[in-house]
Formats: sequence, structure tokens, C-alpha cells
Amino acid sequence: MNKELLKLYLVMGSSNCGSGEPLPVLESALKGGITLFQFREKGNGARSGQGKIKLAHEMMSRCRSYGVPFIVNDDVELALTLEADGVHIGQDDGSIIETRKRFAGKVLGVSVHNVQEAHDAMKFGADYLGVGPMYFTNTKSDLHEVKGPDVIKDIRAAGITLPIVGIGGIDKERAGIVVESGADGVAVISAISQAQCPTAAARELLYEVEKILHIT
Ligand SMILES: Cc1ncsc1CCOP(=O)(O)O
Ligand SMILES: C=C1C=NC(C(F)(F)F)=NC1=N
Ligand SMILES: [Mg+2]
Repeated sequence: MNKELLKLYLVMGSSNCGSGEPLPVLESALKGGITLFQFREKGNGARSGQGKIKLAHEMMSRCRSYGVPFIVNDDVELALTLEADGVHIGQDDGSIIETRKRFAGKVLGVSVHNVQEAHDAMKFGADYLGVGPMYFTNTKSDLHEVKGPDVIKDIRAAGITLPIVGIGGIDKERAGIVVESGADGVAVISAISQAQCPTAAARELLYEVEKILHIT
């Protein structure tokens, strides 16, 4: 997978938007230059069944019109039904090997929290690693121990060259540090979905990331 896609990765669902309406927020973030999108429909207010499929389809077509790949979190069935560009799974979302087989030729992202999990994910065919949480955040209820960007340094020191995106509590003040630690970009939820202007928030985050990528 082209690691440049990971520069600015918006992860979002209905529960992350104050209005509960993610479509306008996605549209605004796409205008601001996000490079990848993940549909993560979880928590209170999350749609289910046909409503979830309809929303996912609407969001996927917005991404397609901007040439931004559309990734589905957790729900491999939905990803296959939609013919999404990829799927992102956690350590508890079933076997990486199984999902790899079912999603051959598409993007497979895996959440990892340490060098061991990163090594296994690479071995089982992950295309990119979501490493976190980088900083404390209230957005995810069952948050793993906060490790900070140093865990990315450890993964790189172990010789793992897979594309990496850092996630967890990242805003424009912290984005540069995460990329300096060896990530190819940052994944955010609230820094964009809770922003007064998602377009401006995306632009500023992308600027911070590219500032570092262009000199490293
Ligand atoms: C999905 C996920 N995985 C680790 S932290 C997190 C939530 C990130 O949300 P925010 O960018 O608002 O801190
Ligand atoms: C739990 C997660 C961890 N990382 C990522 C991403 F950053 F997108 F790779 N997405 C998730 N849903
Ligand atoms: Mg999961």
C-alpha cells in the first residue's frame, strides 16, 4: 500500500459528530485534504442494520468522488458487501490471517500496541499498522495503556518497515512529534470531527505532517 495515503487519516462515525450527522463533516474534511477515511460506527447513536449500510454507502461515494480510499472498521461483512477499499481490524476482531484471505488485494489495517503485535501483524499480511493510543483520549471507551510515540520508535528499531499511522489524542500540536517518531502519518477522530471547521482542521494537521515528512 502507498504509505502516503496514511498522511492524514480521518476515523469517524455518527457518535463522533456533535450533530450526529457525519456526512457534512466528512464532506468538509475531504475539502481540507484528508488522504484516507475510516468508517467507524460505534458507541451511542451508532446506526445499525440497513441504516448503517445506507450511511456507509453515502460516505463511501463521497470519498470516491474525492479519490480518497474508504476503509471499514471491524465489520468485515459490511466491507465486503460495500466492496470497500479496505478493512481495519483490532486484536480482538477475529484472525488476521482469515481476514487477509477474505480481503485479498484490498487494504488490511491492524491495530497494534507493541513490537510483538506489530511483528505478528506484519507476518500475517497487514498492509499498515495503527499504533496507539499515543496520548490519552476519551474518544475510545476501552482505551489501552497510553504508550506515547516512543512505541513507534521501538517498532522501527525492531526493523519493521510497514506503513504506520499513530492514533490517540492527536491534534495539530502533537502531529509532528508522532511523524518524527517514525510514523507515515496521523489518524484522528475528534481533532477533525469536533472542530468548528473540519476543513481548516484537516488543512492544519496535514501541514504539520508534511512539514516533517518533507525534511525526513
Ligand atoms: C480508535 C482509537 N484507537 C486508539 S485511540 C482511538 C481514538 C482516537 O480518537 P481521538 O483522535 O479523538 O483521540
Ligand atoms: C482502533 C484503531 C486503531 N488504529 C486505527 C488507525 F489509525 F486507523 F489505523 N483505527 C482504529 N480503529
Ligand atoms: Mg475493533
